[in-house]
Amino acid sequence: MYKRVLLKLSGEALSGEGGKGFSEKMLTYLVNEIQKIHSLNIKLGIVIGAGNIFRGKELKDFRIQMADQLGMLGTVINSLYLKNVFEKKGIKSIVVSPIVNLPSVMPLKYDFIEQYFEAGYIVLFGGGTSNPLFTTDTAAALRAIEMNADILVKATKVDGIYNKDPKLFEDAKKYDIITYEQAIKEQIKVMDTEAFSICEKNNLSILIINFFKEGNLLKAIEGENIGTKVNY
Ligand SMILES: Nc1ncnc2c1ncn2[C@@H]1O[C@H](COP(=O)(O)OP(=O)(O)O)[C@@H](O)[C@H]1O
Ligand SMILES: O=c1ccn([C@@H]2O[C@H](COP(=O)(O)OP(=O)(O)O)[C@@H](O)[C@H]2O)c(=O)[nH]1
Repeated sequence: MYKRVLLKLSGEALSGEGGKGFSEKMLTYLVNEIQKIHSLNIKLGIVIGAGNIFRGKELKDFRIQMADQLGMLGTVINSLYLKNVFEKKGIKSIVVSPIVNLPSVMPLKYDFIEQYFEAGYIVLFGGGTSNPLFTTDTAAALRAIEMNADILVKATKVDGIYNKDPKLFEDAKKYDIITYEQAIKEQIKVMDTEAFSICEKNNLSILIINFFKEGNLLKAIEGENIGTKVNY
């Protein structure tokens, strides 16, 4: 079983696949899935995207660096939203972000993060990498290394990595395991090359799993190979 986990969730985990905003049904589902792993006493960090609010590249009339700042703020909104949802269910969490100064947002300080974990908090890392032109996949890779995670779990809307996009090609074939070298060479689009590269350099594996299948997150943390594992 993995003991220190960085979980990357798409903003769509809050809205439902392809949706915008926040869905009560999805939030209930999400909290139930998190509760299952939180009860295992693992150290859990979460990076959440903002696809349910803004993705920079969706704002066509904006300069990309402006649009991306809205996206990054969206990840802080989602982190705070999630903190509130967790709180109502008795799950302790703390929002950490280098990009905003708000009463409920802590600055990113490595020493404090360890203390939050020791005190049983889930750490919600908001604000992405704090730079435009990146995505939350890359932020997840950075935070995973920084928190010394033993796995990065990307919980998304496909059940792993295929030889081509399974949403576009019916005959796509799934990999159970793939190396970073192969994923980068084949230009696999399920995750940014930057994220793959950071994890490869720092000897951290990634698990790609389908978030929308009940029980998957728990199975992944328990070490079951239900998606695709990207190995260094
Ligand atoms: N080779 C591939 N294997 C799996 N998924 C792929 C592949 N190429 C493209 N995709 C697409 O990547 C998408 C997941 O990535 P992304 O949209 O960045 O997810 P998220 O919003 O969860 O970060 C899926 O919708 C899938 O259609
Ligand atoms: O380091 C980062 C992380 C995110 N973003 C912006 O925030 C948006 C939301 O993140 P992402 O697209 O990764 O969200 P997801 O698809 O996972 O919901 C991105 O599209 C970017 O516009 C950014 O500029 N820098």
